[in-house]
Amino acid sequence: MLTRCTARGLPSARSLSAVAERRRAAEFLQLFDGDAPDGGGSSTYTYILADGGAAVIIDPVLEQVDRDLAALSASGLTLTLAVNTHCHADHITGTGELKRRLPGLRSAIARAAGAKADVLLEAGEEIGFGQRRLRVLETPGHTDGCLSFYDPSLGAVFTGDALLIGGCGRTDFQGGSSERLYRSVHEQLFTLPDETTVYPAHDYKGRRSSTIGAEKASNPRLTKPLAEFVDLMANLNLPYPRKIDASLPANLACGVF
Ligand SMILES: N[C@@H](CCC(=O)N[C@@H](CSS)C(=O)NCC(=O)O)C(=O)O
Ligand SMILES: [Fe+2]
Repeated sequence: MLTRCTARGLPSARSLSAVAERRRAAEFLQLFDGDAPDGGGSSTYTYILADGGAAVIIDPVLEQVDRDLAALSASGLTLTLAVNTHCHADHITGTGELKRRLPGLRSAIARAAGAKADVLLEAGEEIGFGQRRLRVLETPGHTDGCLSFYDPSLGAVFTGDALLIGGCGRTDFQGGSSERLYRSVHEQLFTLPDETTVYPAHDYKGRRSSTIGAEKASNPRLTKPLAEFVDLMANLNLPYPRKIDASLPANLACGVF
C-alpha cells in the first residue's frame, strides 16, 4: 500500500516537470508492510518525508527495502537519514541494508535505545531535510528509547509504538513501563495541537492515521486514569512478537547487512 499526500502551502504541482511532480508528491509517503498470508508481515508503517530533493525514512523494514528504494528513485529523492523510532521487537529494520545500498546514508535512533547508529538522538534536537525540520520528542514507556517526531510543516507526529490508533505500545519487555508511557503520551503528545495528524508505526486493523484530538477524546487506554491504565497494561496477555528473538539483536546493531 502506498499513500501519497502533499505538504501544505507549496506551489501547484501542475507547473512542475514530471520528476519534480513526483518529488512533490513524495513529500509524504506512507508505506505498509502488510500482514502477509504466511503470517510473515509486520503491519508496520514506514514513512518517507522529503523536501528539496532530500529525504528521510522513518522505520524501514528489511523485507521492504526494494520497495522503498524504488519509491525514492521514482521521485528523484536522495535519502540522507534512516531513523528508527525505537529498537523494534517485531521486525528487522531496513536501515542496515539501506546503508549498504546507499553509501553515505546515515542511521539514527535514540541515544537511550542503547543501539548502534551514526546519529544518537535526544529530546529537543531537530532532523533537517531541505527546508523542513522534524522535532525529536522522547516518548519512552513502550521501550526505554522510544522517540516520536513532530513535523510542524505537515502538522503531523510520527509516534512509533508509543501512541497507536485507539491503543498504545505494550510495556511488558525492553524496559517497558506503563507509568512512563502514560506520562510520555500525556505530557509530550497530548500537548500538541488537537488537529495534529498521528502516524503510528503499526496498525492491525487497516487504519492509517488519527489525530491528537481524537486520541485525547477517545483512546480506550489513554483516556483512563493512570492507575486503571497501569492495571490494564499489566493484563494485556499478548503473545510475544513472532520475530522478537531475531529482531532485537539485529536492531541493536542497526539491522543486518
Ligand atoms: N503479532 C505481532 C506483534 C503484535 C505486538 O505485540 N505489537 C506491539 C508493537 S510491535 S513491538 C504492541 O505494542 N502491540 C500493542 C497492542 O496492544 O497490540 C507479531 O507477532 O509480530
Ligand atoms: Fe515496538
